[in-house]
Order: sequence, then structure tokens, then C-alpha cells
Amino acid sequence: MTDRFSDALQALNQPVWDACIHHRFIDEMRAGSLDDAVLRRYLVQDYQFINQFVALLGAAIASADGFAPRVRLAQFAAMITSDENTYFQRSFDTLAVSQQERETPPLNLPTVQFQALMGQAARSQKYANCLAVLCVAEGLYLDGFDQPGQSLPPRFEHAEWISLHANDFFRDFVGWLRPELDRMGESIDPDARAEAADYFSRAVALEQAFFDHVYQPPSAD
Ligand SMILES: Cc1ncc(C[n+]2csc(CCO)c2C)c(N)n1
Repeated sequence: MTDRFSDALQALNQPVWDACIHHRFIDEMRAGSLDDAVLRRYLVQDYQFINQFVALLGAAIASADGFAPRVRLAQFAAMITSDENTYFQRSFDTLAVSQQERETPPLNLPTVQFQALMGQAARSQKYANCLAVLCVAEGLYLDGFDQPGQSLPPRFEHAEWISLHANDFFRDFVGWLRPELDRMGESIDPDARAEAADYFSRAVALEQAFFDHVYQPPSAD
């Protein structure tokens, strides 16, 4: 076990973390072999996830302890609400996702639970809790999708999703996020650390459930 708070949290959750980054969903996305029905279910649910995620970033910006972290987080929010948003819209067009499914789909249980977790972290107004959830949501996607020397699959729906998480900007952001959580971990008391650790663990478990659920037939909550 190491001294860094972010490493310690990841080590505590390593089996589930590894199950996520080696999840069939990630393998099939990288191979370009993902079933369109699975991709469609994933993207429809994930679009609802991203909405709350941006609210969580807003809460992190509000609860951060200085201007430099606020600038970082704001720049990241700008990327998600521009490049990433157009990726969703173009993929929805290709997969013939209706306006209603884009905006108000029935939500899977893990999506509702993740939204609740992000809302709770945001309302706690504690920067460490927000960072714990962000470290999972970002770090896990970096570890899963950013493989050295990988070649991208031919279809843009797969290739762009990978390159959204395997690029210098994203690497740099996660490379900032982890030491930022370490820094906050040092400045809060043990109870607050335990609280942030709980957010981290719940987020890792929900990431796994989120991936698993898109392989289940619709309405199998
Ligand atoms: C369930 C779920 N968890 C994490 C992410 C990852 N994520 C959300 S926003 C963002 C920024 C750049 O893409 C990243 C990496 C996701 N998409 N869906």
C-alpha cells in the first residue's frame, strides 16, 4: 500500500477496477466488434450520465479551494460539452436514436444510482468527495481505453469513443486529478477521508454495474 490517497483508494478497489478495465464492453469497443444494440443501449444511458456528470464538475468547481483547480475543471467541462456532445449526436444519428430516446429515455438502474451518487457528491459541497467520483469516472476510462500502440477500429462510433479517452488532453487531466485527490486527502480529517473513500468505492461498483447492464435485455432491472 502506498501513501498516496488516490493509489490507496484504487488498491482497495482493485478487483472491481480490474474487472471494469478488462470488461467485455471495453474489449469489444476496442476491437470494433461491439453489437450495435449494446452500443446503442450504452450511449443512450451514458448521455443521461454525462448530464449529471457536468453538474458534478460544476460542484467541483464551486467547492475547489483555489483558482488554478477551477480553471482546470472548467477547461475539462468545456471539452465535454463541445467535442463529446457532438460525438453523441452523430452516433445517435447513425444508430437512428429518436429525439425522445436521446432526451428522456427510460433509465437503467445503474444509471439512476450513478446519477444519485453524483448528485449526493455535488450536494455535499466537499471537494474531496467530488474528486473521488471524478477520479473513478475518468481514471477508469483512461486505464481501460488508453492502451499503448493500439490501432483504432474502422467505425467512428467506436474509434472516436476510444480517442476521446486516449489523447494528451485527457491523459493530462487525469494526471492532474489523481495528485489533486492526494493533495485534498492530506488536508482533510480521517472522517472526511473515509467519506471520500466511500464515494470512490461506490463509484467503482457502479461503473461495473453500468457496463454489465448494457448486456442485459431491455427492461431487465
Ligand atoms: C458510466 C460512465 N462512467 C465514466 C465515464 C467517463 N467519462 C464521463 S465524461 C468523461 C469525459 C471525457 O469523455 C468521461 C471519461 C462515462 N462516459 N460513463
